[in-house]
Amino acid sequence: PAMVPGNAPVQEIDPTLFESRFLRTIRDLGEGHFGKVELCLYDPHGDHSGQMVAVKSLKSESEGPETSNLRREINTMRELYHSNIVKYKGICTEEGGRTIKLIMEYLPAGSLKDYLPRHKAQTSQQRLLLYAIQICQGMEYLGSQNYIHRDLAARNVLVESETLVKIGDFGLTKSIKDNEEYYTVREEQDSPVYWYAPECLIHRKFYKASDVWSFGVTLYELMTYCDRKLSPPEMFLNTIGRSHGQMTMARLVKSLENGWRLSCPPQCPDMVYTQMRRCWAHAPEDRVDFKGLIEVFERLLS
Ligand SMILES: C=Cc1cc(F)c(CN2CC[C@](CC#N)(n3cc(C(N)=O)c(NC(=O)OC)n3)[C@H](F)C2)cc1O
Repeated sequence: PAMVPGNAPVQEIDPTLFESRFLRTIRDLGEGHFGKVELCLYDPHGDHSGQMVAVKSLKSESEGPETSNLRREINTMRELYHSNIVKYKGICTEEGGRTIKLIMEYLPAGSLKDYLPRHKAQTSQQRLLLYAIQICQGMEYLGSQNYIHRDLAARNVLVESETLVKIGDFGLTKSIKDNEEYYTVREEQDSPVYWYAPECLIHRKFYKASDVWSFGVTLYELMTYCDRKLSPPEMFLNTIGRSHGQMTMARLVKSLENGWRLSCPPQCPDMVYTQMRRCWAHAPEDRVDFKGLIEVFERLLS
């Protein structure tokens, strides 16, 4: 520890450790099955000079399998440093470490799903391509660290400013060992099936190329300005019908295997729709990769 006059050692503080007593909940930002994300004010001096943070915590206070999921997510986020990935700030533990909370930077503009419908008039197609490039850059970095995201969608991409977006949630992210090429889904979580590639639906195997498929669906959402009436679930259900209950997944797989894909969004340039289709090749190995997508989008923007 640093030495000060009088040689009394000074206890160094760890800025990534947040004390529960100074964390004030403002409001909910989102709900997951196992937990929630809240907007909090961290105000150690008690004079509102603190900072706003986003805090992910589990619903059940009890230590359970979900705790290990949150601990995995914390260990993932603390290792990621990229301008297109939301910043990890630290953790808050309570009851001697039995429960833990993930503290992240707060982006008040929210996700693309919140932002695009409200800012359609001032967001050009060039701007949408800039967002697409940034999402690909974040995903290329994530893949280079041997992580598979498994939940890439417009709802999980946050807006920092008109010219900067960041991947904001890593709740389903898994790391794959260097020798592995896919992750097998164990629990049948109620997965975001409409963003899932066929191999995920049929074999429950997740490749990095499965994230490329989900990016294609996210690009579709971008080009529709996240219009609810054109959302992927809406479009799939229009096609396969609505009243299938648990058969929906089987009908979805059938349609995809028959070559059905989301159609070109209104006013979407063919060159951009062509890239979506390159993300939706049936076989993972036939799909474009994030590097290839960045090159095409940069050429389209130049
Ligand atoms: C326990 C599991 C779990 C719980 C959940 F609620 C969710 C869903 N949640 C994800 C985080 C979320 C969307 C993103 N990205 N978001 C983050 C920020 C921020 N960092 O500022 C923010 N800002 C905002 O909305 O400003 C107006 N939204 C939004 F909370 C939804 C996923 C989960 O796995």
